[in-house]
Amino acid sequence: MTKKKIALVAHDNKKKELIEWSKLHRDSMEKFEIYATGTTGRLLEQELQLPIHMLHSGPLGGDQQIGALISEGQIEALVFFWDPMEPLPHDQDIKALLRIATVWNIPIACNRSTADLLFSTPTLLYDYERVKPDFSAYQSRKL
Ligand SMILES: O=C(CO)COP(=O)(O)O
Repeated sequence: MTKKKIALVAHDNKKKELIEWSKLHRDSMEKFEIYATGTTGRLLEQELQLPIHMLHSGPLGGDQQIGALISEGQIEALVFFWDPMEPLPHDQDIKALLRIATVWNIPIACNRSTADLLFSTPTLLYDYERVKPDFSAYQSRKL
């Protein structure tokens, strides 16, 4: 069975929290193919001892790479512990990632309690079939 793909991302002030959370959910983690932005991915690989597809670091385009994978239908869920207390140089990319994940209707967990809910049932792993968004009205708009 091919593994579903998930993306994990955390800003610097949130990395410790993501690592702690992912260690608690390591059993679930290993059932997925994991994608992560550069620094998050390196830390996760060290701590979980699981293979991680590492993309660029966020400020160098990693958020956009994940956004592209989401728009290609490749990513099943996004766990993104973003930092609500500090502006970052790539704020536009962060917003774009959250936007594209919303557009494509994938589950997005931006804090620990939502991430816990997302991983507390086997639904995401086995029988979860998300509704594919209907873009027909957008695609047929008159210009
Ligand atoms: O900045 C990020 C997401 O916006 C995360 O990037 P890193 O995982 O490389 O720190």
